[in-house]
Amino acid sequence: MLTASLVIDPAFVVGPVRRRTFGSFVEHLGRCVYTGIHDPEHETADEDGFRGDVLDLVKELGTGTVRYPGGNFVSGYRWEDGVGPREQRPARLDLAWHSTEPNTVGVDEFMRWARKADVEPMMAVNLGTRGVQEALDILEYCNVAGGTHLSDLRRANGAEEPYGIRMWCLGNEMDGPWQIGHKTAHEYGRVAAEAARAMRMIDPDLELVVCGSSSSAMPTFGAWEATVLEETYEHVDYVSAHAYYSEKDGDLASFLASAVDMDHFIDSVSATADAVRAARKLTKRIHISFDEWNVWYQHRAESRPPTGDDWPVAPVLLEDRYNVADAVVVGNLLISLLRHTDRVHSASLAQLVNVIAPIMTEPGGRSWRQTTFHPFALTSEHAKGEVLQVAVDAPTLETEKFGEVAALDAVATRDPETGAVAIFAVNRSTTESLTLTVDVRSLGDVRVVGAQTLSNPDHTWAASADDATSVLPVENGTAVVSDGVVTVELPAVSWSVVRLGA
Ligand SMILES: O=[N+]([O-])c1ccc(O[C@@H]2O[C@@H](CO)[C@H](O)[C@H]2O)cc1
Repeated sequence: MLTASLVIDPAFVVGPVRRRTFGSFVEHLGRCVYTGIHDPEHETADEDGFRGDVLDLVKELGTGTVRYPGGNFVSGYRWEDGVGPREQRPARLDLAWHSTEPNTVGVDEFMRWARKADVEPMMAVNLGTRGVQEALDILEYCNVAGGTHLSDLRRANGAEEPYGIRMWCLGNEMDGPWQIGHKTAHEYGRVAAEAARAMRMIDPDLELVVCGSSSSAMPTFGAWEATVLEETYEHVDYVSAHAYYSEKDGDLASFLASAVDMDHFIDSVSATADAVRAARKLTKRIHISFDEWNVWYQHRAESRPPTGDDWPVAPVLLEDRYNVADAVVVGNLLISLLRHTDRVHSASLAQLVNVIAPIMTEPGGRSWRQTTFHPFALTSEHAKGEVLQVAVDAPTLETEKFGEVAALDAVATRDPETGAVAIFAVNRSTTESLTLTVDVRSLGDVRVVGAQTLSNPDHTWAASADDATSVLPVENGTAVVSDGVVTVELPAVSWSVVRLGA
């Protein structure tokens, strides 16, 4: 049995809990759009062909922003193909995923869906095969009220009011050799700066995201951010970060410590941005848009796109099935994102439906929640107000990948209006349960309002269409408060939330 302790004090605030931290991602990839969010034949489909069951799950998940339309897809995308009368829209080769894109869903449909899902859209422009002009064109189509060719085209297509999309990604993963139109940091930095400068001529208040690295393991990581930010610093607000984790070679201990890597990644990108800031004698800070993060088993066969003459529409791609350990890691990655709320102002779980997703569907059939759905939904529901710094005293565990790591990771939030506190905690031990004590004396008189834990003796249990409910977060009856100290038992390989209130 391990023991660990935390101290919480409402005086030590990191920053606000941001709804944008709970963003997600809809890409034209596999079955995310077609038979995922859009399935006109489905019994719950609405007048636009959107699945009502999926919309309900998206709301339950508590998603803040949704990034669209890619991902690797956007680097070959012609947005004009996806607007106007459906029967006139061309089918195109999607080179990123070796698929056929029917263009049944485009920006207007996505915006209708986003409104129904009550999420903020975050749009990406194509800086792979395209450039400044096309970025300006889609911005004009989306955000200009009317009286110009493209804004009037939007109105003719049924959207009288401009969409007012605030956040725009300047391309996607342009550092990756797999990217269509892949560029060197200097080439990309230049085109991103010019696209940003021109886009701000239409709307100076846009929030612009420049591409950072596709992963911290990229050989150009660090140097890429430095060069790109040297070119773009004064024109952009965010640099993106992308990270995917998976259990490799049965090394569960390292996998459970994935958030150590995310912490380091965020600190490294922040340091690089601040170095450019200092060298350029600027005061503005660049924030991080962690706009792709998740567990992703990239080496599995279903992550490989089709090949040869086969260019299917909406093939099964990247349909990872997540187990309990994956969900614990997802919960821990959210703890890392919250802990960095002063720097990470936006984040997107990649992705939302079917493709490395918390929500799964059968074409025309059932939908269900993966294990990873639960820590996301509970964190989104209960993280309110401000993120608090927590002082952690925990034993360490030895991992092959990260050396010694703390057995416990945690963060706390507090709503200054209601006094409600939520403590999110992960026990990373693969074998031992952990007794956590939390010093909450500074909070005054509080009681445990609720405590939920996601764990299972078999951490490889995964949800399926037939059984998505055998393992769910359950009430953790061990949580008690006495003399200003909360005590709770956290099983091995578990994620928990403990809620305190008056
Ligand atoms: O590290 N890698 O090898 C790697 C490879 C591909 C990759 O693609 C990203 O992930 C895809 C799935 O979300 C998105 O379409 C794309 O932006 C992200 C990372």
